[in-house]
Amino acid sequence: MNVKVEELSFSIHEKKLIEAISLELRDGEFVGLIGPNGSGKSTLLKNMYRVLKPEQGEIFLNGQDLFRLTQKETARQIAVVSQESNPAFDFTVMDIVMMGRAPHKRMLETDSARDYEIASLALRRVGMGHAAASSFSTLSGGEKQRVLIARALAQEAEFLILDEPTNHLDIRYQLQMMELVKTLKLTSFAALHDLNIAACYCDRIYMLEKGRIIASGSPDEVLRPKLLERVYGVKTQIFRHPTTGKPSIVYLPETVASV
Ligand SMILES: Nc1ncnc2c1ncn2[C@@H]1O[C@H](COP(=O)(O)OP(=O)(O)OP(=O)(O)O)[C@@H](O)[C@H]1O
Repeated sequence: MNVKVEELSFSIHEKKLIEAISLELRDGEFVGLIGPNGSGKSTLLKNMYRVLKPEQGEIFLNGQDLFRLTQKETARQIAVVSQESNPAFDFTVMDIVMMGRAPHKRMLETDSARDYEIASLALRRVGMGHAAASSFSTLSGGEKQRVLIARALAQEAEFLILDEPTNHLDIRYQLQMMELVKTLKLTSFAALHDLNIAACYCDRIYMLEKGRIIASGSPDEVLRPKLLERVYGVKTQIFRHPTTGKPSIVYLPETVASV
């Protein structure tokens, strides 16, 4: 799916949290959204998946105006995986994944054998097929995130939004999560804090500062020491990693940087 955002702005109490954001995600691309705490990443994503209503701007999914779709139609096109969430009730893993089928159903329509088939397949795709009957709340953080990806797959949306999906995950699960999303070949837009992970997995990156996009392009183009110092206030050295061929960022402690 091709996604186009044009001049999107959102304010709360007269404070502009994002301002005139324009960006484009091409079919099947994995695009990263980076920026310091409070720069507006979640706000931008929430405007894109319609939890917040922009005061200005347009969004097109394959040329179709997002704001003309019903919420249910939107949920058939956009799936969201945010930071680890804990539902209040003790759902099974299968219950959680079946929630992804809701946008495809009419009111009071019961779950069909096909819904279960789609949900089971989604669980197997994320390597959690064995856990269908387990209680979601007993899973590890990484397993939960996999199940939430399976829910997104069961939703059969072509556009996946990830809001800091690897927070709280250890490095193995962070990498697994990124690998998994890459293999799905959906159009994906992910807010990420770890710049080395962004460098490794993203086809392109948008960088936010104070609610505005201040850089965009390939990881090579965006991840530059001068820009990182200006935006994050941290000195870095950036090398091309001999094995991955990607930029590899080393953060310099104050004591070293000032020498
Ligand atoms: N409901 C709200 N009311 C007032 N201010 C808000 C609200 N939601 C967000 N903000 C402010 O908007 C700014 C952007 O927040 P946002 O959560 O989008 O940033 P972020 O880049 O996702 O940050 P982080 O990396 O810390 O998750 C912050 O200054 C935040 O305090």
